[in-house]
Amino acid sequence: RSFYSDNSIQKRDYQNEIEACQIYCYGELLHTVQMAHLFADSKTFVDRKLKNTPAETIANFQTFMAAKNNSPTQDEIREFVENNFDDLGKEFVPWEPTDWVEHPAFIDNINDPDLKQWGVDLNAIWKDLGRKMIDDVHTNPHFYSIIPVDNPVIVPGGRFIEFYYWDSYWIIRGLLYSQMTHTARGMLENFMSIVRRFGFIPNGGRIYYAQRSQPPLLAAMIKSYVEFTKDTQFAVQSLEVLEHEFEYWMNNHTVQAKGYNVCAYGGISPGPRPESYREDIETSKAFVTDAEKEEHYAELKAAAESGMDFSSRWFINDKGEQTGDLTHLKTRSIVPVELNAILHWNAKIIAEFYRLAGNNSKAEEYENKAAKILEAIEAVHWNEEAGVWLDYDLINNKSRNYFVPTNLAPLWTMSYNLNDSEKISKSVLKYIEKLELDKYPGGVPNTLYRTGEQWDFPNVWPPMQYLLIKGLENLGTTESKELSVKWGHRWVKSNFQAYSETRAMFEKYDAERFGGHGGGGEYDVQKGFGWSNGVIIEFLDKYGRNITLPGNGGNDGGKLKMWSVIGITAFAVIAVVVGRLLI
Ligand SMILES: OC[C@H]1O[C@H](O[C@H]2O[C@H](CO)[C@@H](O)[C@H](O)[C@H]2O)[C@H](O)[C@@H](O)[C@@H]1O
Repeated sequence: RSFYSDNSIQKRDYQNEIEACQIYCYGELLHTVQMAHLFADSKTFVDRKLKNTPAETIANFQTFMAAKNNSPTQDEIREFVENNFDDLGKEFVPWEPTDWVEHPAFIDNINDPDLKQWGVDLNAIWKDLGRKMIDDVHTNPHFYSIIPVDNPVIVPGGRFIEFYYWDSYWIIRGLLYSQMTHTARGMLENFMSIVRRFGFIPNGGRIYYAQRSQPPLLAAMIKSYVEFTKDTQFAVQSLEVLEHEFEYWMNNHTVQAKGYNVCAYGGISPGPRPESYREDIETSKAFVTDAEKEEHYAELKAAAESGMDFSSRWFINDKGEQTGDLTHLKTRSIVPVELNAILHWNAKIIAEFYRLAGNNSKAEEYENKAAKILEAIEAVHWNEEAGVWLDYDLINNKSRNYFVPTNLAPLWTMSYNLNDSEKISKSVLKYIEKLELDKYPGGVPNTLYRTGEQWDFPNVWPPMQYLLIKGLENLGTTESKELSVKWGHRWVKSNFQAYSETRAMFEKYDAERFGGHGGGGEYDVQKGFGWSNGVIIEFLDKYGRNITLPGNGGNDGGKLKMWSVIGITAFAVIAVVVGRLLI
């Protein structure tokens, strides 16, 4: 796989950004500092600014190592870092979005007073999550790991102080519902400039993320923006970049399954993830040869590219099953449903934008590409027996019949024959019933396996709840829409419960506890949180008129029913006992 696809877009020189890579992406200095375990979170080191140029820093490091006979102590390494690196966050200035409004229209769609106040609070959090880069980042990018972009961004929050690619889809939708179209447009323009520079969009806004991407949702972000603003000219202007990104995925991620061309996640850089360097070295100890270790790093990075880092979804053990641990990661050999569904969506959006541009032959070209991907999705992913789409295992040449919300991704992207809606609805609802996916008070879990990894049971992730809820709504049958609304209301209420107890929005939640937040994985659960807020703001706009919290006169569904059953049963038992005593 080559780093770039070879179509025509003119990439700007980004040598300065690459220069910083010798500090932040690979090499002895990175190895020595990260293996010294100076910080509780490995990401801390690679986010710190340099005090000198990369070349001077490397020279200082060589002198330092020679003076310490190549075996410095942890304290000495700490001193080296303090002498050569600045504190975290030096790349930003405080910034309040200029288009922020106190009372966006979605608030008027909320009836319940507590939910209304929550909507106001969530809208205010955008101000905490905004980041604007200082001018020095643009003049001296080689002093920073941050990727320079012209416009301010909204970040996820917590340890994530830079943009993340797929998070931005839900963030941008939240911004649009909050009437912050200017901020949303700025983020889109940043992404477009990044595609021009790098050829694709990195996982996140740091140079150490620049050799892998995340689920390609730029086209869907631009479509959302155009739907809100009616700015069809922007759609047309974005075509060159969208086409380029689409071709990048097709040229660099295509594999063959059942004789069809489909896409799979896969990074292309050697070595451990810089931001989790020590963690990756640790898991690689299960492997003997350097070649095996490299394969393991590539699997870890491919999983990070999927956005689901980490999950049993990507495990294939010797029996061809999903039980195991990180040493069983085989991400690159699993064809993921949502990636192909999203690429189908991309092709449809590009075709639609070409029609807007009046370029019918290009529109047809992309309609044909979309039709080809759809054909592959039906052949490779649809599984008649399971009644749903499934990931495909390229090692054992078989479908992977394990639950992941992405098994329903084609409903979200409308990647199925729309004439089959009734049939698909029956089949998918039967699948949901069989797996009892509706039984969890805190939302639908990401998998049904408890591994301690953050994208496994019992964690529930906002983007995945969105995918399910929106997908069932799109399917459009009475039953699918009913379940969609039920899950939508539950998600709002459960997030609100967590918020009212902690005053925080979390990056992930807990399927087993109504109002509980998630955990596990390699870092602590983060608060903020971009995609969580975006999803809830959209759902408050959609469902706000129909939800009343129990304390304000509404019922709380399951709980209320449970207490009525307990009450009636207790009353009947007492009546029988009293009756017997009287006799
Ligand atoms: O540092 C560990 C990993 O952190 C990121 O992944 C998680 O947070 C992202 C931001 O919210 C989210 O997009 C991703 O789905 C999460 O798993 C980062 O994206 C990874 O590359 C990184 O290794």
